[in-house]
Amino acid sequence: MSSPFSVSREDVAARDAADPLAPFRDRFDLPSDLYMDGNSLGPVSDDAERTLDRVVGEWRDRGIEGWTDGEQPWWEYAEYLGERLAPYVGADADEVVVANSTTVNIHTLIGTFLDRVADVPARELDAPDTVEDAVDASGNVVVANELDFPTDHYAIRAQFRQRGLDPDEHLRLVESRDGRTIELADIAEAMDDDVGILFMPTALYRSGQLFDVEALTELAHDHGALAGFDAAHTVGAVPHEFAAADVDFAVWCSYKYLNAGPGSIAGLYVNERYHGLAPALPGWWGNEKESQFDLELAYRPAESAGAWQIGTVPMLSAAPLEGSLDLLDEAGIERVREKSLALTDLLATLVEDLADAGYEYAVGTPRDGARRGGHVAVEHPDADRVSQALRERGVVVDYRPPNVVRICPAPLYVGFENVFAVAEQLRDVIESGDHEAFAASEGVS
Ligand SMILES: Cc1ncc(COP(=O)(O)O)c(C=O)c1O
Ligand SMILES: Nc1c(O)cccc1C(=O)C[C@H](N)C(=O)O
Repeated sequence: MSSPFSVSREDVAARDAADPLAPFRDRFDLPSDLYMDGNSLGPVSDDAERTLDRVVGEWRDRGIEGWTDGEQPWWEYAEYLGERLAPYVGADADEVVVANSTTVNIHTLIGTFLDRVADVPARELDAPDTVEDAVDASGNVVVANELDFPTDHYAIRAQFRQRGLDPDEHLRLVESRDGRTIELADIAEAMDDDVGILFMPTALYRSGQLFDVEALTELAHDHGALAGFDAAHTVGAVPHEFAAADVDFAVWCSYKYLNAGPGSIAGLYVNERYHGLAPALPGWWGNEKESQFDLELAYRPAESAGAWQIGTVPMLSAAPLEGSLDLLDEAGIERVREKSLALTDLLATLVEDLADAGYEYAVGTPRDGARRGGHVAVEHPDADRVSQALRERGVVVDYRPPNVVRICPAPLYVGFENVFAVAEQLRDVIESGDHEAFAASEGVS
């Protein structure tokens, strides 16, 4: 069979040989040689295991003393990890903290800002704001988009309901023209004077379209609205400059490109001008550190992003992130992004070669690198069964309904030859008809 590909295996092998990030692959334990999960769950690294083991050891040897005497005292571990994450989102250390899950962080941040921008009865806050007139925006509408990951909408809708606002009226969804992407012009169209918050992903979970955070923030501000982002699909893969772009708030998870493990602690960013606002979901872990253990019934939120923490930092789901960040610091986010673009470009090219050769594959991700996150949506009419057949062959991918095989060549542990091998498998599954033996999938992937 002649090769349908415009690139040869020798070409890609040469690229691996010249790749400065190639050695990082050995720092990971990969469940499969072709671990291309896209990206729902990054794999474990030696570094993440090391810091997790260290904390478990501190728990064993020191017990409760770990709160103050841990190598990184657990007491301030969420702030410490916030400081470590700050360069990845382009923010000051006190604008970032790890806390909760992404969904919970959407609840508390959307709730906090809705209280200030929407026309709702003044809420009796458990603590007075210590910053006045910080929120220069108003409006009863949140603009999001119809291709969002659903949890974002569940949380926003619930926050509307809790304020007596009908979510069907107040959550405005920008529609997609092609089912894959969202156009800036259509977002601009939705930005009437009634919008208080524009809440967008930095990259769409299905197609991988990357948004221009700076342009969206400017758009929101020009319309008297705040700009918030769900950066779950980009932190650790794409560099961000949230403070320079004047983003108001953002959330993200650490189990995708940050490789901190299933359900690992999430991150949040709150622009420093809002430090001193009382959060919508208060808890004692968001109290200012100095008085937290006075255990007074009066709640005093920290004057930092730390205020949006709720309960005790979950040390065992935070500790792997420290090691992951050690590894990522070493690799360098600029090099990670550069290689990611090269890998996703190669994958898209090979998929287009297959399409040219008559296979029913299509690339559902923007080809312009500036509009592409870290994964590629490979579309196929039988994507569900093709994904299952790929997994059976050891190629770990995600299926995302209705027609996407989501493939993530993550630069820290995937090489150019790996991408070539995946493209060959995409071809071979169809050639063999292996996918036809599978039924429609059920459950998580
Ligand atoms: C954009 C986005 N936000 C949030 C989540 C999930 O949030 P949580 O970590 O709270 O389950 C996901 C996927 O897991 C996602 O893709
Ligand atoms: N986040 C996930 C999880 O905790 C378990 C299983 C799957 C997932 C996901 O990847 C959902 C997701 N955010 C997505 O991008 O499709």
